[in-house]
Amino acid sequence: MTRRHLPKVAGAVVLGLVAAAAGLAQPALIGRLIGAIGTDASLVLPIVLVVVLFLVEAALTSTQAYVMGRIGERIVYDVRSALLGRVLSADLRAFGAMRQGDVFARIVTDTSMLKVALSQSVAGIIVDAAMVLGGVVLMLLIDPLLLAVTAGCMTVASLVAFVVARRLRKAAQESRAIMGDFGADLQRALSALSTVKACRAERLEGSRIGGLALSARRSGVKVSALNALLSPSMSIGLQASLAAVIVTGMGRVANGSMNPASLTAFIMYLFYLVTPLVTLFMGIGQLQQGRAAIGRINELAAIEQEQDVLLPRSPQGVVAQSPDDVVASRDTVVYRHFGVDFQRVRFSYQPDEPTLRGVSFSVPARGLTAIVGPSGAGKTTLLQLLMRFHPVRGGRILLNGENIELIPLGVLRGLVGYVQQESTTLRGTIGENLVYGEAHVGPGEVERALWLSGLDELVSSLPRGLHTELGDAGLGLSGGQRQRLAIARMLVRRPSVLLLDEATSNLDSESELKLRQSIRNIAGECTVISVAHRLSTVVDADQIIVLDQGTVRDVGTHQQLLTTSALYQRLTSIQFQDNGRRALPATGKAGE
Ligand SMILES: Nc1ncnc2c1ncn2[C@@H]1O[C@H](COP(=O)(O)OP(=O)(O)OP(=O)(O)O)[C@@H](O)[C@H]1O
Repeated sequence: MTRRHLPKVAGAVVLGLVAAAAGLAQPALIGRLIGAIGTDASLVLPIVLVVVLFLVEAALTSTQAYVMGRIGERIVYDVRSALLGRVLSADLRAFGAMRQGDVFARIVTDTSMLKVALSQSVAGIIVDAAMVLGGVVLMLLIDPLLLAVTAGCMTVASLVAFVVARRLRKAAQESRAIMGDFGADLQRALSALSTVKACRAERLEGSRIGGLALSARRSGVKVSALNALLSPSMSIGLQASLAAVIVTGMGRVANGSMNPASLTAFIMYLFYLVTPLVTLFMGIGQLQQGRAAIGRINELAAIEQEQDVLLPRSPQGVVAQSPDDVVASRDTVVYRHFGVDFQRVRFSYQPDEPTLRGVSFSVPARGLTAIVGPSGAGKTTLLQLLMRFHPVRGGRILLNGENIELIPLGVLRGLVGYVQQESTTLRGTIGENLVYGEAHVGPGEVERALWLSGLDELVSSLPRGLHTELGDAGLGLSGGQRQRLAIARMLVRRPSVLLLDEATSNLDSESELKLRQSIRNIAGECTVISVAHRLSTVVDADQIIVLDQGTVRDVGTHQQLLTTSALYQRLTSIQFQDNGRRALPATGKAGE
């Protein structure tokens, strides 16, 4: 990414080099000025030249710093945009394996370190190194012996600085990793703050995250200490050089082998080298810290990506060519009647633990299909495979006769709406939540979705209506209202197939009844597949799939299954007991 900005970086380096040259010319000129004092030569021109060189150096140095700052911000922006893109299109399983707080730290703080490393140190190191080199050459021309004395002292100091720089890089790596841990644990606790409070775990979290904050402080102090050692190790070398140069130089002036003007110029160069040498090593320190951040950024950038079309496409039978087709021909795509077929679908999260063992069933276009079964049977997994959150390990899933692995992801997810078990609402207004991700939604569409999901009364009773602000995780709405909002959000998109995962679990009996009626209405227009624990919500389904340990045990209507499926009978009788005297309706349509 830096390579893209190489011409500008090169320009900034050239500015820095010209500034360095202007700086390096000053001691030589001052040396001449001293030589000219007491002679007849005019001092005006050398003085004006020194002043001009000084001003040129100052102007170019600050211009270079500004240009590099700009480039640094640009590179950080590019890196952040790229990382964001990689994370947003990451494979869900690979993303799930990462700690979210750590991902956050990498995108926010590690990229900031990158800027310091790139903008302040890379160009700085080149310019400082050029200045040091130029200074050394000029010192060599003045007096090789004094240079040898200087070099002796500086070599010792450089070796010390080199060792310190290596340690600094290691310490910086540790510090970045601890900051990642700190971010991850902080995010974990904050995202579950009510659970933390309910479990009275404030102290536990406080001491755990506080412990990490302490480690971050300690490692930060270590980095600062090593950073602080870098410059003095060079300064001490310079001081020692200065002392040695003055002693040797005075001796040489005394015995006439060197003139005072040359000694003055040499000493000025030595002084002049202090700043570039110190900043050179500071720059190396920053670069080392930046390298630690770059390592973490590269790790995140390498996160596995979701693959769009998994199989080579066949020319016939393609549902839609691109997401744009869906938008452009919305009216024809809307509620196209799509059936779904699971054909010997196999899937496992862990290599030797199959979650689905050859699941086959067909969902007719339109109508309500319910999936029931004991906890852990694989119901949610089935829905997630249809959304292609994970690729199937065997068999295939057809949407309208088309293998979903042939359908571009954007198109597939435009056609299939998914309301998750943990319905997520986002910070923002109710209206923003409803049209989230959908650019072309009319007010009529929103009203219809609100009505179908039974949210219309609530929204019209709110003083700010659709403009009511919600907090993070839908704070401000009840669990049931959040579920209905999640359903409405999917209805706004007019999916061809609607997947509901425990969508009514948080509703009271009255709301549930209302939503059941709504779901029946929706099922009259599109295909609805609903995973349900509460069997009362599926008794009126057109077909019920009974899933157990990753296989389909039975298929039928509620009435049929009551007589043919032992597992379904068991599930219903357990719920009957659970519900006390509230018996399951033996038959019935919602609202009966
Ligand atoms: N991300 C995951 N990584 C590893 N195993 C998983 C993952 N998600 C689910 N599982 C496992 O896969 C199996 C099926 O899970 P799934 O959520 O599909 O079941 P379910 O029938 O929907 O259960 P429930 O009714 O309790 O929601 C379970 O044994 C579960 O532990």
